[in-house]
Amino acid sequence: MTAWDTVSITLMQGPQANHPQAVHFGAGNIGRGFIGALLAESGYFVVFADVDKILVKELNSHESYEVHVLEKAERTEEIHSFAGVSSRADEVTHFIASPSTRLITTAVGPNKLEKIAPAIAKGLKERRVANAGGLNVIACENMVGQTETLGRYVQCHLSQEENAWLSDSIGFANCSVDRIVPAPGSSHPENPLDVGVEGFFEWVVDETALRAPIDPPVQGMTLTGSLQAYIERKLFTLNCGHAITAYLGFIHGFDQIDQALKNKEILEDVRGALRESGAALAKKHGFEAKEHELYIERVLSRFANPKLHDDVERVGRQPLRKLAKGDRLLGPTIMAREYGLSIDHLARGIAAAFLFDVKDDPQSVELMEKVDQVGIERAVAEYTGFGVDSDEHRKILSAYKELEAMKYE
Ligand SMILES: NC(=O)c1ccc[n+]([C@@H]2O[C@H](COP(=O)([O-])OP(=O)(O)OC[C@H]3O[C@@H](n4cnc5c(N)ncnc54)[C@H](O)[C@@H]3O)[C@@H](O)[C@H]2O)c1
Ligand SMILES: O=P(O)(O)OC[C@@H](O)[C@@H](O)[C@H](O)[C@H](O)CO
Repeated sequence: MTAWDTVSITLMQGPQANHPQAVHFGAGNIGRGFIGALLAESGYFVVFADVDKILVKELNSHESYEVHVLEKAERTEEIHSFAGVSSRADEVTHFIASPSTRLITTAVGPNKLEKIAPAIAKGLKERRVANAGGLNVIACENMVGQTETLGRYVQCHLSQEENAWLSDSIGFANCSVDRIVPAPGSSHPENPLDVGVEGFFEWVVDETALRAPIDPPVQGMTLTGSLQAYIERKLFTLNCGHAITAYLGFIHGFDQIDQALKNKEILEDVRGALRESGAALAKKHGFEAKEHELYIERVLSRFANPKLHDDVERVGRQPLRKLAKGDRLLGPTIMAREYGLSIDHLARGIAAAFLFDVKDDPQSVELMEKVDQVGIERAVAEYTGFGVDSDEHRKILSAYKELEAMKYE
């Protein structure tokens, strides 16, 4: 018998038959510290599916883990009712096919959605044959349209007939997911599953895409018919400001986000970028100016939480993903340009991303190599799509030169 067999037997003895169950892909920071925790607290048995074998073993050898809420008045929540399973092995498809499973959620990273699609498709095929009923899939990744993207990957593995059933019975609902969950580091030696989180959380789901009731309801999940405004407000404010803090913080030699934000120049750049992005968001979604200003200040105070110890390298990770067209940097910049608004601080944030030189981040290595090979002018044009003669390109380049000089001072 292999270690994986042991895991599957433990799982078979886990939840009672018909106990509501959720299969969650990705038992990392947000998986354990937010989505899995909320599901378990709402009465679901949570099957965490992960590629990390050691993590899966830990999930099956602990009956509970702690979520430490890192605010002035700290508190701890104890999470029960979960197990771990390999996301690759056939056993995850068995759980997807089970009539007890009512939700599939993910928090694996946007670039891993394609990888988990075959297992989800196989599980859904089995579910259809078993006549186990409909369910909803909600991908909790920082990306606009993440669940629809996953849905398209899943469709590629199904026949025409299976896809017809899929569109009637399986909801692929986009969402906005917000809670800062730093990497745990070495602060929880007694149980490696323990995780530290900020108090704030928001999980907003597109109810128009659901194909089955969310039953039991998930405490803290908001259903909306106008998700686009929520997701763009979150990605183009919180994640935009977070990324710019990380990239400018890196240049100034800070390791952690709260430390970086204590630097007045960085704070003013980040606040400036968020006001530029906010002006564009207000034009597009009609946000009220004073209310949005409060949202920005709330976001900045969340970054400044000294108890989070959130690493600049985590927040800046995968800079090429963050430099993609619809993402947190170019998304608000292009939107601001469409309305003829200023982008000086956003351009500085984009420029700073081109100086994020982290050896164990493959996307950072690729970016640095590109700049070395073709020069910064062409690299900026290629990644941003702004032509070398454009005003946007000029602004990014001039900020880059200034920041580069600062980095090597
Ligand atoms: N941490 C946060 O503050 C936060 C907040 C909101 C949203 N998010 C989003 O949540 C997602 C996960 O972020 P995180 O911080 O939890 O990252 P993480 O690295 O802590 O967790 C990712 C987990 O996914 C697992 N994984 C990777 N590939 C997999 C695969 N093919 N199948 C199954 N599991 C796989 C990893 O082993 C890991 O356990 C990202 O899209 C991120 O943008 C994070
Ligand atoms: O997870 P990423 O890499 O998309 O972005 C890094 C952080 O900005 C992000 O994880 C935030 O902490 C999170 O989005 C807060 O809700």
